[in-house]
Formats: sequence, C-alpha cells, structure tokens
Amino acid sequence: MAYYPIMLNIKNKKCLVVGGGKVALRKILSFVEGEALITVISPSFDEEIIKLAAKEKVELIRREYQQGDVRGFFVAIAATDDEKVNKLVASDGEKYNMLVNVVDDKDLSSFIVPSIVRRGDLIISISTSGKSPLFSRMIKEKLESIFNADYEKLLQKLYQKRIELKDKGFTEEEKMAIYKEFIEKSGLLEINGDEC
Ligand SMILES: C[C@@]1(CC(=O)O)C2=NC(=C\c3[nH]c(c(CCC(=O)O)c3CC(=O)O)Cc3[nH]c(c(CC(=O)O)c3CCC(=O)O)/C=C3\N/C(=C\2)[C@@H](CCC(=O)O)[C@]3(C)CC(=O)O)/[C@H]1CCC(=O)O
Ligand SMILES: NC(=O)c1ccc[n+]([C@@H]2O[C@H](COP(=O)([O-])OP(=O)(O)OC[C@H]3O[C@@H](n4cnc5c(N)ncnc54)[C@H](O)[C@@H]3O)[C@@H](O)[C@H]2O)c1
Repeated sequence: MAYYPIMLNIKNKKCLVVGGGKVALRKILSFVEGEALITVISPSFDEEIIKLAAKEKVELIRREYQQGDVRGFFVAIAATDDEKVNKLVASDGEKYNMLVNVVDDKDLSSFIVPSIVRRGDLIISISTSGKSPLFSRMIKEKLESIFNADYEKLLQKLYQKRIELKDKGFTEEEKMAIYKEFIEKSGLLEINGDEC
C-alpha cells in the first residue's frame, strides 16, 4: 500500500486531540498553525498545553475520552499513552467515517503526519510511510540547513510574477520560460555548482 499525500485545509474546522502529553502538544501545535478550532480531551495536560490554550483557540476538556466523543469533528488524533483508548478513538473514527491519526499505530490510522520544513508558504514534507520517524526528523534537519529564508522570498516573487502574467496573453510555454529564468537567476537550486 502506498500513502496518498495531501495538504488539508483545517482553517476553522473542528479538530480533536485525545491526550494531553508531549506527543499531543506537537500535534496541537500543527493544528494551531492550520488555524483550526481545537478541542483536547484528557484527564491531565502538560504545562505547555495549558499555556497554549490560554492564548490560542484551544478548548481543554479535563476528563477521559468517552466512546463517541469524535462525533462532529473533521479530524481526530489519538495521542494517549493507553493503547486501548487509542484503539477506541480509531474504531469510533471508522464508525463515523472520519480522518483519524493514531500515534502508536499507523495501521489503525487513516492518515499519518509527516515531518515538515516550513518556510512561509513553502512546505517540504517528509515521510517514511511510518517506517522510521527518527529518520524523517533527521532528513528534515538536513533540509532545514539547505532551505533558508531566501527560498520563501523567491516563492513570494514567483507568486507575484504569476499574478502579473495572468491574462496577459502569454502561452504556457512562455510563462514557464519566464519562471524558470527567474529561478535560475536566483541560483537557489544550484547544488555544488550543478542545477538539481
Ligand atoms: C514526523 C513526526 C510528526 C509528528 O509527530 O508531528 C512523526 N513522528 C515524529 C517524531 C518521532 N516519533 C517517534 C520518535 C522516536 C524515534 C523513533 O521511534 O523513530 C520520533 C523522533 C523524535 O521525537 O525526534 C516515535 C514514534 N512515532 C510513531 C511511533 C509508533 C509506531 O511507529 O508504531 C513511535 C514509537 C513510539 C514508542 O516507541 O512508544 C509513529 C508515527 N510518527 C509519525 C510522525 C508518523 C510517521 C512519520 C513518518 O512517516 O516518518 C507515525 C506513524 C504516526 C503519526 O504520529 O502521525 C515527528 C517528527 C517531528 C519533527 O519533525 O521534528
Ligand atoms: N507518533 C509519534 O510521533 C510518537 C512519538 C513518541 C511516542 N509516541 C506514542 O505516543 C504515546 C503518547 O506519548 P506521550 O509522550 O505524549 O505520553 P504522555 O505520558 O506525555 O501523555 C499521555 C497522555 O495521555 C492522556 N490519557 C491517558 N488516558 C487517557 C484517556 N482515557 N483519555 C484521554 N487522555 C488520556 C494522559 O492524561 C496524558 O496526558 C506513547 O505511548 C507512544 O506510544 C508516538
């Protein structure tokens, strides 16, 4: 089975995280970046989560997960340290046809989360299809040292160019040549003198 990679728009969508520990925090932070409406259900919360909830759209419900809690959410992440609870969230998700990520079981997950290098609107996403999250993180760290803020700036310029050239009567080929020249001139895709 090969995963189908997508970019989800979760802005103002109800997203649930079950569990209030370290892994939950990481997943909540990525929901915050996506400007989701976040609910977290857990009998206890790490200090960082409590701080985050005070300034972001994060609702904390201090109790154990109950069967059916996933109803009404767009996506849910089961991030508890209790395998049975994570399994219950997964089976609830299946029942209600939802997207569910289970942090300790990729086979019960309808999606898994990649490692990300984010430079503004430029997102480089790395996944090992669940085989080695550590390897994902280490590849991310290597890419972070290559893809600096200049790439974000170039992307903004390319976007401006696309808007500028829209409906100006250029053919697709002409527009592609202009964009390519722009990118080549920046030198940002040259590695050891060769263009990649
Ligand atoms: C990318 C990242 C995104 C994120 O979590 O936001 C992410 N894991 C990260 C880090 C990380 N996770 C783990 C370690 C310890 C070293 C190691 O085990 O390798 C490290 C390294 C670290 O902490 O630095 C342990 C671990 N992870 C999973 C299991 C369960 C299992 O494999 O069954 C266990 C064992 C738990 C245990 O033993 O108890 C499962 C998953 N972790 C995934 C994502 C999905 C597959 C991603 C892919 O395809 O590569 C998947 C399948 C589900 C999911 O979570 O979506 C994030 C990088 C953040 C960054 O970029 O810095
Ligand atoms: N996917 C990943 O990237 C990754 C990385 C490391 C660990 N893990 C897995 O994630 C699990 C969680 O790790 P952690 O470091 O966040 O653990 P943690 O101990 O910091 O947090 C566990 C949380 O689950 C909550 N919880 C327990 N029972 C609950 C219930 N019935 N309902 C709701 N919440 C409940 C606890 O209150 C606590 O907040 C680990 O068991 C491990 O298997 C996954």
